[in-house]
Amino acid sequence: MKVTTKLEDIIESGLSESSIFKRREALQPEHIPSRLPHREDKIRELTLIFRDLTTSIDNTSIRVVISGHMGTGKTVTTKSFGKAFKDKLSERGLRLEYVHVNCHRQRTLYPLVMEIASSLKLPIPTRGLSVQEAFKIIHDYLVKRNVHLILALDEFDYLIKTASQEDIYFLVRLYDELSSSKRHISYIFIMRDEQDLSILDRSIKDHIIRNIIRFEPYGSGELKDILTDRVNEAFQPNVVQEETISYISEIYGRDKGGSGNARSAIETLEMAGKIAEIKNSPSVLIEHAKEANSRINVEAGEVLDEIPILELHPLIILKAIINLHNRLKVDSVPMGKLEKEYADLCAELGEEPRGHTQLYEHVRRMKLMGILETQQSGKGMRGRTTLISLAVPITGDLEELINRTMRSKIDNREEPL
Ligand SMILES: Nc1ncnc2c1ncn2[C@@H]1O[C@H](COP(=O)(O)OP(=O)(O)OP(=O)(O)O)[C@@H](O)[C@H]1O
Repeated sequence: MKVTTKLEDIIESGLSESSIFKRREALQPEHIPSRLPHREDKIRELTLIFRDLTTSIDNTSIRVVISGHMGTGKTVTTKSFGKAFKDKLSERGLRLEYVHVNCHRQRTLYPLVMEIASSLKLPIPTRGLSVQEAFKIIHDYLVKRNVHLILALDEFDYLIKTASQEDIYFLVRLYDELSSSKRHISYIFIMRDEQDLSILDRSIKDHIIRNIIRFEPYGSGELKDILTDRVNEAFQPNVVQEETISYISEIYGRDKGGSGNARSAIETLEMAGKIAEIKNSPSVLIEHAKEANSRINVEAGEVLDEIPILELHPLIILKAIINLHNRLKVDSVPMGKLEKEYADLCAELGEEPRGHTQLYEHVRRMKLMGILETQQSGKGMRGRTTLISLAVPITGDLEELINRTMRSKIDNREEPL
């Protein structure tokens, strides 16, 4: 048997059609699959909420909030609904446009309004108009053509935190501002955490939260169905072993202590396929999924490595963030709340709390170490504040490691920092 393979042969086989992937694009985040296992009920819920459009398309304005953790299918479900609902209304002779904009990309109202106009293929001058005037042009266009617009504002949390209250107010109270008798625009607000709406004034909030649809993290059985569909779309037949799919589903399944994030599960599947391809394996095996998982979680692993070297007070700060996260179900916590929780924890542990400046310094250092992330709250929030979050997902392992390290530091009574 030949021990070495000629370089040309290796390159030739790498250039030939993949024996692992059939349509790798079907694993990309922007791909819209033809089925959405375990989100059919959400599509039904959206249809019922928007049903009134079939009877009064020119005088209805519906508002829905969709909330849920990362990778729970909020974007893909809303986009699929928008497209299919438009087609169904068109069969009934009704004109609907569905526009999906990401507020993370467009942090102020002006470029956002421009993006809406360009999605509608409506040319409007890019200079010299106020947001209100530009929006009025869009609205008049819709009225004139008797078209209803469903506007999906994805990552709406970012807009709340960065745009002014006045802009948000204008957007959601549009009909009062335009003094129009016709209503041609409905909204879907997509966000990770509906608690962020509490930043807004009551009058705006009440306008938004009439309908809330919550997307729960996926369980391992649900992820298995989602991954099986993707395997059929993206991989060559019989290449991905069933155990591999089960393995990935169990890493991420909420019932198994995972995040319930379908995006991470699909990414792991794709990475496992790439590893199998590099290793020239005819199938995607559990060992490939294991390697994929450790490559993807390398960041989380690095943070876990840093915890044991932290001093006691930074650890108490981390514990305070986790407590607030668990109690308030929020990803990032304001500095003021963190200080209070930290002081309470210190009292419980019989530790003297460090002062404000030192607390900031610990946060700053942990940010440099890649353990924490900080951002400024939006202009709308009364008095700007720093919002702090962990840079990696809060898992049972991380919590336990922090608790354990904290206890051992207390037992060994380190010198105060
Ligand atoms: N029920 C499902 N069936 C098929 N694919 C799904 C399903 N749910 C999520 N996905 C896929 O998982 C990935 C993440 O989904 P999506 O982007 O919709 O999540 P999200 O909730 O909007 O996340 P984020 O808050 O991070 O934006 C996408 O590739 C999407 O196609």
